[in-house]
Order: sequence, then C-alpha cells, then structure tokens
Amino acid sequence: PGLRAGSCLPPCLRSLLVAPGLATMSSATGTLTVQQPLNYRAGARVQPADGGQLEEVFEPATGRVLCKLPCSGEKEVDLAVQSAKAAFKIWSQMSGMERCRVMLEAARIIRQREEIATMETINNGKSIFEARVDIDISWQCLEYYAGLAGSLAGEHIQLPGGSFGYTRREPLGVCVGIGAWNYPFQIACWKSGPALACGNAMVFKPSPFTPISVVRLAEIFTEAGVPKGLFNVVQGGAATGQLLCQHPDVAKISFTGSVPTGMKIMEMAAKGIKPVTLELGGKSPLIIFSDADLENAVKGALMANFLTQGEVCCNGTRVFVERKILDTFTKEVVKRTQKIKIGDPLLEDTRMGALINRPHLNRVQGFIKQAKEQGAEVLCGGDLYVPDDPKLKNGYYMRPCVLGNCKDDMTCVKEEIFGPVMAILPFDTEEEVLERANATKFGLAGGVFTRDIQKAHRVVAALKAGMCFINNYNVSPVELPFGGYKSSGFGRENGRAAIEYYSQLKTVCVEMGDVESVF
Ligand SMILES: NC(=O)c1ccc[n+]([C@@H]2O[C@H](COP(=O)([O-])OP(=O)(O)OC[C@H]3O[C@@H](n4cnc5c(N)ncnc54)[C@H](O)[C@@H]3O)[C@@H](O)[C@H]2O)c1
Ligand SMILES: C[N+](C)(C)CCCC=O
Repeated sequence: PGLRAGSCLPPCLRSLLVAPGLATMSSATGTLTVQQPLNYRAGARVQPADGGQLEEVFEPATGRVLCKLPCSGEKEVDLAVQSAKAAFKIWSQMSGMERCRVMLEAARIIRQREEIATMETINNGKSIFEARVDIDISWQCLEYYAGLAGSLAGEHIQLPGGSFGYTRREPLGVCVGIGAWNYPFQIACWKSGPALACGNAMVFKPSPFTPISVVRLAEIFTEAGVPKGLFNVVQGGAATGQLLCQHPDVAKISFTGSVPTGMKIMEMAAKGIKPVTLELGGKSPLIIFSDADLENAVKGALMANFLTQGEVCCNGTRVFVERKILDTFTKEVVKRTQKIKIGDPLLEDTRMGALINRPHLNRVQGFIKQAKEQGAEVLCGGDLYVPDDPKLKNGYYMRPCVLGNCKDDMTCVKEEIFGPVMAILPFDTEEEVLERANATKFGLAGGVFTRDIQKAHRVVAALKAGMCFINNYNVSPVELPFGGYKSSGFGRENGRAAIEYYSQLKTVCVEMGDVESVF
C-alpha cells in the first residue's frame, strides 16, 4: 500500500538510494545481540554514571532477551542535561541556514542506513515493510524542519513617529523528549526535528521496551555535525522520566504515551511552569457511508486498524458503517483481514509481526475475552498465533480480530485496546453517527469515507478530533500537523505548527524619538 507518496519504494528501487560500501546490519530474527552502551551523552555512547535497576529488553518476534538495560538515575540525567546545556550555547547561536545544512546531512545519512529499519523491526516486532516506511517518514521529518530552519523569523511592526517594534523567534533551551514504544525512531525524529530547527538542545528518553534505535539517531546527529551534546539519550522507565521532567534546567517537555502518564507529566510540568506537548492515546471513529467506494473503504478500515499490530495511537478502531452496506462491508473486511500474513517480521512478505511484549499481548487478549462476555461476536481472529518456524514459537503473535454485534457502551468500544482489534458498529443517519463518534473522552483522530464531498467536509468539521482523514486513513505526510483534542492531548507535531511549541517569541520595542516621561 502507498502509505506515503514516494516512501514505499520496492527493495530494488530503494537500493538505489543506498550509497555503496555503507555498513548495513545483517541480523536475522533471533540473532541480534546488543553489546554497546545505550546511553548517549556529549557526542558518544556511554555507560550511565549511576546505572541502577536493570530492565530486560525483548525481541518480540522470538521472546528472546536482547539486552539488560541499566536505567539512568539522578546523576546520569543531570550529566545529560548539562551536556545539552553546553551544546545549546553553540547551536542556538548558529544561523537557521547553518542548522539547516546539518539537519539535511542527518536526513541524508538516515536515508542511507537500511539497518535502522532492521533494528526497529527486531526491537518493536513490526514488519520490516512498515519499519522502512517509518524510517522514511523520519528522515522526511528532519528534511522538512531543516527547510523551515532557514526561514524562521519574527516580524517588523511600525509605530508612530518612526519608532518600531520587532519580534524574534527564540529557542526555549534544553527540551526533553519522552517516547512510546510503537514508533521509537519516528517519535524521536518528530520531536528532535522541530526542536533542533528552532535552536534547542534535547535529552530524549525512549520507552524501556524499545531503547535501541534512538541511540543510532544520536550517533547520526553527531556524524552530521551537531555540537557534541546537542542530542542525548538517557534510558529507563517512569523513574528516569520523572527525573527529567523535574530537572530545573529543562525548559520544555514533549511527551508521547498514554493518557494516565500524560496527566502525571503535566502535573510535573506545572510545578516548574514548563510548556508541554502531550501526544496521548485515542479511540478514534471511522465513518463509512453507503455511497463510499467500497474497495477504498475496506482498504481504509484495514489501514486504520492493523498497522504495527494495531498498536497505533490514531487508529480508527470504532468503525461505524451505514446499515445499508453493513453486511457487504463486513464480509469484505473479514475476508481481507484473514488474508493478512502474520509471522517473522523481517520477512519481506510479512504484514503483521509480533506485539510488543507478553503482558501487552495478554492485555489485548483480555479485552477480546471481555468483548465476548459483553455480547460482541468475534467475526475473525483474536486468538493467539503460533508460527511454524520453531524460533518464533515464544513470540507475541495473535491473529487480527474483527468484532461484530458491538454496542457503544461495551469496553472494547470505549477503551483504547492498542492491539489488532476492530469494532464494527452500524448506524442509520449522519446526525446519529456524529453524536456517537464524538461521545468519547478521546479526540486524537477520525475519518470518513463517502463520495459526497459536501458531506465529507461537513462530517470532519463536526468531528471533535485533531487529525481527520477523508477517503483514506493513517497516512502521515510530515507537512501536516498532528495532535489531539480533549484527553488525547495538546500541542502539535509535524507541519509548521510544531514550531510554535519549540520556540518562544520575544518582542523588542524601539524608540526613535525622545522619551516622553510622565514624571
Ligand atoms: N498521540 C500520539 O502521537 C501517540 C503516539 C504513540 C503512542 N501514543 C500512546 O502511547 C500509549 C502507548 O505507549 P506506552 O505504553 O509507552 O505509554 P506510557 O505512558 O506507558 O509510556 C510512555 C513513556 O513515558 C514514560 N513514563 C512512564 N511513566 C512516566 C512518569 N511517571 N514520568 C515520566 N515518564 C514516564 C515511559 O517510560 C515511556 O517512555 C498509548 O496510549 C498510545 O495511544 C500516542
Ligand atoms: C504514522 N502513524 C501511522 C500516523 C502513526 C503516528 C503515531 C501514532 O502512534
């Protein structure tokens, strides 16, 4: 599928983009071992100064332990922040065009490194096909913000008597990025792209489930020429994240993760009067009208539910289908879902890999069990999948699931499952479906399929969601702002809009005459 125009080149064409002689990672599923340190500070991989608790990092495809991750404590977090502070002094004084050149170089290097997608697949469990798309979106993001870096500017405002004012768009300082495990490398690029373009430094903490690929990003930034210490990586879970959020020298926090953690982040940020970007969860509606192109609507519903094993924040998991086409649509969706190739995520033809870990797989299974108890009908999938390949037998696989006979008050329709589970809900009128689509605490995304252009725009205007799709779903052009309404968060990533969240405006008032004193 064309997830992003030009981003899904077949392997034969993609190889044309890879400079000959560059190192590629040859690891197959079940063979990678991680030996190098996963913290990055002052331009180099380092062992954390105070590495305390060890977290096991798994390969979801096999259930193997990839490494034991030392979690960074107070000392390491402080060293990373101090390293970023020092680099900020240099980077923030460079012109936008100078920053642009370095960021373009980073984008160019990422584009050549096929091994990043391999790493992402091994650590996250998503198919290599998808991981490549994620990495394409990542370098495109850096390219896009490199382009904006050179044109960041304030305005000039004329005042009476020849006096005037002007505004300067200035960086914030050391920004903290905290990421979720579903798009490890991409989330780091969505945060560091606008942050660095605006002249900030960053300390990034990936999820402890997926600590590996972000360190490659740090190395690439250094190779591209950022000052040493501009982009640092600390590792760990909630405790490390808290240390970052509470650090007095941190100017901003950009968080991607669940709603409950988002609330805690906002509380910590409030105590330090720090601006926050919150990219949180969702339970988004996808509305299929009977006049839609059925083939596209079916493809759209699959795209809205089954990318990355359904572990996608903006997934359209509540699929509202106009009753007239319910049976035809459902039959076709079930048929296509059953054909999704599950298995070794590094194989070229796999389209669904393994879920992130055993507890999460069990949680998703729990939602399906509860759905059945509440009266939903499993139309396909939902059970565990055991691949034939013996090395995959301890991996975290399940068959993608379509639920019928769903009601709005069922848990599977109300709560974010974050797995490959689609709920189909019939509707009769536009007014009714909009009311039901908006009856949720979330507001991340929404979509509509119809051939009626007026209806399409009317419906998305009425949806209370930050990212809406007409006649497609889950495409991700970096030029478009992305972010939520309501409990799904605030602030935006991607597009020009993100610049607002990584910079501050200084106003300068210039007197060209004499001071008129009132004293
Ligand atoms: N809106 C978006 O752009 C977006 C994108 C991806 C994922 N998500 C959401 O993320 C969730 C899944 O990701 P997850 O399970 O990693 O979420 P999570 O909230 O459990 O963890 C996210 C990150 O926060 C850290 N963390 C946890 N507790 C913390 C604390 N008290 N202080 C500071 N940091 C803390 C974690 O270590 C991790 O790095 C889903 O709800 C999904 O919808 C949202
Ligand atoms: C790239 N997607 C598919 C739009 C996902 C964005 C991040 C959400 O989890």
